[in-house]
Amino acid sequence: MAILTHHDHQEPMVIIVGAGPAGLATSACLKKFSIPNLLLEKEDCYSPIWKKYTYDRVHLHLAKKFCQLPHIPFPSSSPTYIPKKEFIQYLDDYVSYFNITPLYKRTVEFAKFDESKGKWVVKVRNGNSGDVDEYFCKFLVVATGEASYPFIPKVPGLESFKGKAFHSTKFKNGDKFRGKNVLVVGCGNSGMEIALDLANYGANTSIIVRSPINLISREMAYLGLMLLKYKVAYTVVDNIMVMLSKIMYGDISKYYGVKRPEEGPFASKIKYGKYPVIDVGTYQKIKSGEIQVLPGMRSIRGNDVVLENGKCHQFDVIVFATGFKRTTHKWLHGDEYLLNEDGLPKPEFPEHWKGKNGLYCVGLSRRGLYGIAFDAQSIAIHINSLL
Ligand SMILES: Cc1cc2nc3c(=O)[nH]c(=O)nc-3n(C[C@H](O)[C@H](O)[C@H](O)COP(=O)(O)OP(=O)(O)OC[C@H]3O[C@@H](n4cnc5c(N)ncnc54)[C@H](O)[C@@H]3O)c2cc1C
Ligand SMILES: NC(=O)C1=CN([C@@H]2O[C@H](COP(=O)(O)OP(=O)(O)OC[C@H]3O[C@@H](n4cnc5c(N)ncnc54)[C@H](OP(=O)(O)O)[C@@H]3O)[C@@H](O)[C@H]2O)C=CC1
Ligand SMILES: O=C(O)C(=O)Cc1c[nH]c2ccccc12
Repeated sequence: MAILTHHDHQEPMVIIVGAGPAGLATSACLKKFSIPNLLLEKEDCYSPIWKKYTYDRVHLHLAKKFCQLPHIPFPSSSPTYIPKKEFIQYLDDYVSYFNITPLYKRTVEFAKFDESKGKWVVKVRNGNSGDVDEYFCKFLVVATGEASYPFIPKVPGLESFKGKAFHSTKFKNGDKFRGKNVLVVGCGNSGMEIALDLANYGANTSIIVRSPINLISREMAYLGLMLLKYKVAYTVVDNIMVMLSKIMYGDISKYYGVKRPEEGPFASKIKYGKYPVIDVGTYQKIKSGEIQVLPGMRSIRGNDVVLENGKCHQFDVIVFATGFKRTTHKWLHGDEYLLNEDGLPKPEFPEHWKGKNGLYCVGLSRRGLYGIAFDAQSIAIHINSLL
């Protein structure tokens, strides 16, 4: 049963919801100004996405200089594209350097600005006791991530599937799937790389590609981000990206069954929130036929998966690399300015991080870790200017 309890620590200056890289960076930036803040995390560790919910072979797909959190660079000895283990080590070092101590198993279930008090009321489920604790704060920072709630589409007949079906956050590596018929649904960065891993481990791998994709390499992403950094317009950058992509990958519709979208990689990201796919080897395996590309999925019956083209294939395993949703609208009330129904900022970059009544968001502008560093610093500077 929900019981309201009261503790001494219940009125920090700032509450940060979520202890992923965004929450950690914001806490560090506030600490630099000696502004007291409290981090609330629903899981039992910080940055669970990196510690618990990504596959083994993942590397940061952007070069390390675009992935640094504020105040602490990556060691010069580390590789340009940081492997998961090293990124976790970096986060561990970051947390101990700034002495960041989130409260774990704390799910924020309600937040609303109380006009009469001039403060935010935040209700938090304590996963240890089951109690709901009430907190008050002057400033509230939403750092719950673009990718915190795994999304699996409602496919007719999914419940009848005889094999194993799970979300990409549960995939570690292809070891268990050697010789199995595995279907990867979704061709974002997760789906593409999981398909590659499965093929490397000798699974009979298929991937569903249902809409146009912007395919780029790590080097192209690097070039693109450098040009953007030096204020080249993204339309120009996109033209360069598309030209290079055509040279490098040719007519992708031959292999992927889909065309390039009308927009280039950065326009797609801005307009539809769709990240470009950074190829790390999947393209070659698709080209060679080791990975089979299939169209959208219509329904499932037993082990049979029926596709949009009417054809039917049998699978032992389905990995849903179908992305994530946000659920901020379920707990954040009375905000009509900052976040939309999908939990993403309404104001355009670079105004996207600042709401009304002391509300902020960090890491929701579809700019990866680079965006997180920008938002966290902007928020800390702004809060400091108000004190
Ligand atoms: C596989 C993968 C690879 C990536 N690679 C890169 C890369 O190379 N470069 C790059 O720039 N970006 C990359 N990203 C983007 C990714 O967004 C960042 O790496 C980063 O994890 C985002 O940090 P975040 O803190 O915004 O979100 P998250 O890491 O998702 O953290 C949000 C936190 O909020 C918590 N939370 C959510 N709701 C509540 C609630 N109601 N109450 C309390 N806590 C809550 C969650 O449990 C979570 O810990 C990658 C993402 C993935 C999934
Ligand atoms: N190495 C790295 O650094 C990596 C980075 N990432 C990042 O993590 C974030 C999340 O990526 P990811 O997990 O790939 O999620 P995304 O949201 O990027 O991709 C989801 C994919 O699933 C497809 N999809 C959704 N529903 C269906 C359906 N019903 N049928 C068929 N396909 C469907 C989408 O296609 P459609 O467009 O048609 O809806 C899309 O291709 C991104 O920021 C990404 O860049 C992820 C993995 C690795
Ligand atoms: O800084 C930007 O505008 C970015 O888009 C950064 C970024 C995060 N994830 C990506 C994946 C592909 C290309 C760019 C990015």
